[in-house]
Amino acid sequence: MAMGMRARESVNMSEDLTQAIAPYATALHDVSLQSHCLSCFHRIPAQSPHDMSCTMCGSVRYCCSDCLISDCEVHSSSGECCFFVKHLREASPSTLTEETSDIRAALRLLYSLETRGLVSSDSVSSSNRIGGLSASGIREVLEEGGEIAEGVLEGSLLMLSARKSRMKNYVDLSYGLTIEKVALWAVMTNSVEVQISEEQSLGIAVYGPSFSWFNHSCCPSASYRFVLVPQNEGCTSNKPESCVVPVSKGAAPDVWHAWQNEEAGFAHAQCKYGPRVVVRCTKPINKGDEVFITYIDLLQTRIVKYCYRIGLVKVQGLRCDARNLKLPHNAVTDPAIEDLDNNLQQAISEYSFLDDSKACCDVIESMLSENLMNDLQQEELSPRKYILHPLHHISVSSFMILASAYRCSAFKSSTDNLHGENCDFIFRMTKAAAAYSIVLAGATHHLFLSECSFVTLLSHFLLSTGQSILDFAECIKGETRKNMPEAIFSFASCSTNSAKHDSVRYNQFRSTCEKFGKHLLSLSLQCWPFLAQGIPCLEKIKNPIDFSWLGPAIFQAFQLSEEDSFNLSGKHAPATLIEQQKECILSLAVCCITYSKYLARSKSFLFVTLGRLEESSSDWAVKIFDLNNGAKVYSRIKEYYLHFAKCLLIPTSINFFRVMSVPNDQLTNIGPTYKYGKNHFEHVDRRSGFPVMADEYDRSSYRRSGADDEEGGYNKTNTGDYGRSGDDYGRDTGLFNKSSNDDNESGYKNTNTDEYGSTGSYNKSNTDDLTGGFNKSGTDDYSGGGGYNKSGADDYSSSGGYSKSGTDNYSGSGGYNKSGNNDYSGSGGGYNKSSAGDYGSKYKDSSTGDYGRGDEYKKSSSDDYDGGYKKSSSNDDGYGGSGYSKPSTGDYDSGKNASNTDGYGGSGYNKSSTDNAESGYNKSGTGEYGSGGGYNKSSTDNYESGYNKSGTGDYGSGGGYDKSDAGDYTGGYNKSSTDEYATGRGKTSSDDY
Ligand SMILES: C[S@@+](CC[C@H](N)C(=O)[O-])C[C@H]1O[C@@H](n2cnc3c(N)ncnc32)[C@H](O)[C@@H]1O
Repeated sequence: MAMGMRARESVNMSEDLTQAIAPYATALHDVSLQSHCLSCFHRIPAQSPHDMSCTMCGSVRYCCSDCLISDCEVHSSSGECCFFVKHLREASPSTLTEETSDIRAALRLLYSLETRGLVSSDSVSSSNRIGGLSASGIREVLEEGGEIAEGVLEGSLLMLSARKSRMKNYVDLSYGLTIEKVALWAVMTNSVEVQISEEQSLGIAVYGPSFSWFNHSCCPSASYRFVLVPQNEGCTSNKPESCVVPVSKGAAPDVWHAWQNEEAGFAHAQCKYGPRVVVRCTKPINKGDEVFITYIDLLQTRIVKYCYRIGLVKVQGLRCDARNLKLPHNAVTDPAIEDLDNNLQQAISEYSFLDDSKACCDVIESMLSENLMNDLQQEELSPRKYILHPLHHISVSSFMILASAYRCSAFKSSTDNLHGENCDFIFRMTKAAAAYSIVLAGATHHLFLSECSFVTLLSHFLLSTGQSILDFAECIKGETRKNMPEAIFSFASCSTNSAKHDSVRYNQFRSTCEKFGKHLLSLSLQCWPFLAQGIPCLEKIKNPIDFSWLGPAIFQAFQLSEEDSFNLSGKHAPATLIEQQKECILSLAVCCITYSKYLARSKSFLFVTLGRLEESSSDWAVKIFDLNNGAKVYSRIKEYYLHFAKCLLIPTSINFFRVMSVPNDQLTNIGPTYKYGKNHFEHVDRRSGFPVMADEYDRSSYRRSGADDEEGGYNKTNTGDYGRSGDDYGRDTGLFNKSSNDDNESGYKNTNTDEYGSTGSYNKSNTDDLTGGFNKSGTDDYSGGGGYNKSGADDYSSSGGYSKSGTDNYSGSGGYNKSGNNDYSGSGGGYNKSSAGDYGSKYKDSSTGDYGRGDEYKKSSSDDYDGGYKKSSSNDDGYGGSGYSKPSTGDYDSGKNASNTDGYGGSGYNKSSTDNAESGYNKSGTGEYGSGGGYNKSSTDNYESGYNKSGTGDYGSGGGYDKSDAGDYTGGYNKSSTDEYATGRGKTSSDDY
């Protein structure tokens, strides 16, 4: 029984089909574990004051306490935490290099399904399903053996070991197959890579049936995107209810149970912050039609690898409703093609590792010259001679690499000098880069006309083509750049907000794309012969936009005029570039960029899957240099732009360009560097469309610009310097600034040699320094690896945050501890209190026993905590009112109850009659809070971990807003013994903040 999804009603193109669906389980890739939050997948800012890590395994990080709290149970109970500890300790060095995200996601998936009662041995043995998710094919894969089977066996053993050490009463529910193998296989066949915007894939996620039941097609009718919560809560999906329903033939009751469970929103409740997925249709779909997504990158050369991953090849064979893209049969199936593919991969890896772009170009060009067919009809007569169709994915990949490599060579040389031979070399490199870019864009356009799922790639390649042609246009002008005026064109961007919710009319979209195609065609006809001249494999391409010259078997894209047909015949290929053609080249560049903009805009309606060309709020700018008369060229560009934009949906903003003179020494080459990475789309430069070099700053964030560049982010104006002036990081008002005299007005400041500012965060007193994170070295320091640590007698030595070891301390893992009577020294992040009972501007203590500054965390009079964490009467232990209250004689009323005098019975923050409560906020013996989890207190008045209490009369919960009778607030808002708040927003002198 196979599940799928079909449309409940007819839907137009570009409508959301589902709501934002929460995951069953997620796992960051190993490389992202230290840079991203395990719970919400957001990047953790450098030196974030809220950053926390798991103190047990030390392998995962969270961006804030909310994320930590919401995730810590599944991290620990699923066995993931043990997995890190055991795996790192016991694994052989070879297994340590293997990616572990599948295993971790499987541990979490099992835990999530078990806690919801969705793991049934019947389902596993009869239908190869777990929690409604397909695990079909696992038996066949294991029987057959090989790499995948080994991966499943090894991974499941690691899972088993981690789960057994976590669960005392481990029960294996399955018959024959261990449940771990099934879960791991379900992850391998149902998980998706989580890719947000232009970043690399951050990790994987497994969703419930409402997403996992979509089947694959190479001509999909829907696409999906991810949204992170909570920041993006506002832009998840505009869909009030799902437009799709499951299609199946005789699904078993437990499979429906899984579906209903998800419909009831349990995944949302369990995974509060994990990445959501939204499915959107990319073509009009009729009521009842099955809806398909694609599991693969449609241009990916090694599709088979991916098909293994999704189980398609092994299990059922690729069932695809794909329309034939009209590729000739022999081009797809000939075994010699595999050799060509291997040659190509070899050239790519040499380029990646040896950085030898010339050698890479030579290998690929000679392969293309030998194998590329230039007339399909003729080749059909002698099929062994030329086997490579120009639209075959090997050809398209070759064009992509060549465009990138030539552009890279030109860029490298242009940084040397621009005279004589070198100038000629740059000219040839730039010309080749432009020519390969055009044929790449043309081939992708051709594929796109047949299958609109190529829209993202097309938009991407058009933009890089436009940029390459502009580079070439610049080259054609020749000469050096001395005293050249510089122009910056700013192409107006559309409003991203409106793009989110509108839908695009299919016919209008198609006809606009065809119009653009015709513009591209007629422009390229005039300059293609010149561009391809001298490059043998390109000379075989008679027209780079319309491939109908290959013969009638090829999809006829355009109706050609007689004149165009004549041009296509190549009978009048001009050897030199005349003035008119130069104009044409410029116009072609603008047409590519404008078309790309249009598609990018439409794409945000249509496809948000990979989001490589996501619209940014800032306009896309082009700089160009012209020796003679910049303004003239710019007005031509403006004219072209308006011409292309006229019949389209692109805004024609009036202020979209400016011309200015820039001192010669401040001219920078804005051509991006790029390089073909190991993975096609790793580190893609969104302007060039090509992967960026390791040392390059992706322009989307770490931008590098000229003197007048104010694009925001982490700018770098000249050598060694990030920002506008000598010692300045970034723009004048943003974060991470450093002014010329070592002082940064806000954010991460350094007021004098040893000090990090006086008013902002993360300050450091002048006698000690902070070596990493929020550390302080020396006897009083915070030497540990993680944040906020302090070593030595009074210190906070453990790796986690805010810890303190020693007699009076809170040595355990958790945070917000207190070292001595009046000391709240640990938490660099602030909330400190001085000896005079004053908490500065925030969280202050207005009178001796009082907390607060009017509204938060306060304590209004003798023993009373007004809002929030209150204590209602003078001598009880409670906190009246709402929150953690205790109304009278030793009793904690609702929620945080005490069942009798001393007890914290029932649920929540309870105490049982025997002073002991097994779980939650326990108390195990006299004065002590148990051994279980949470907020315990040891027999000597000490709370080993977490929210502890050190002395009589105080309020141990470090996390809370406590007060001891000695004027001490043990948790969170601590105060050190020397009346000093050593770090953070604290106070360094004796009585104020
Ligand atoms: C994510 S699930 C899709 C839902 C699945 N059909 C089910 O019954 O639960 C992926 C599995 O569906 C099957 N599948 C999806 N698309 C397919 C296709 N085009 N041809 C054959 N099998 C496909 C494969 O067994 C694959 O491992």
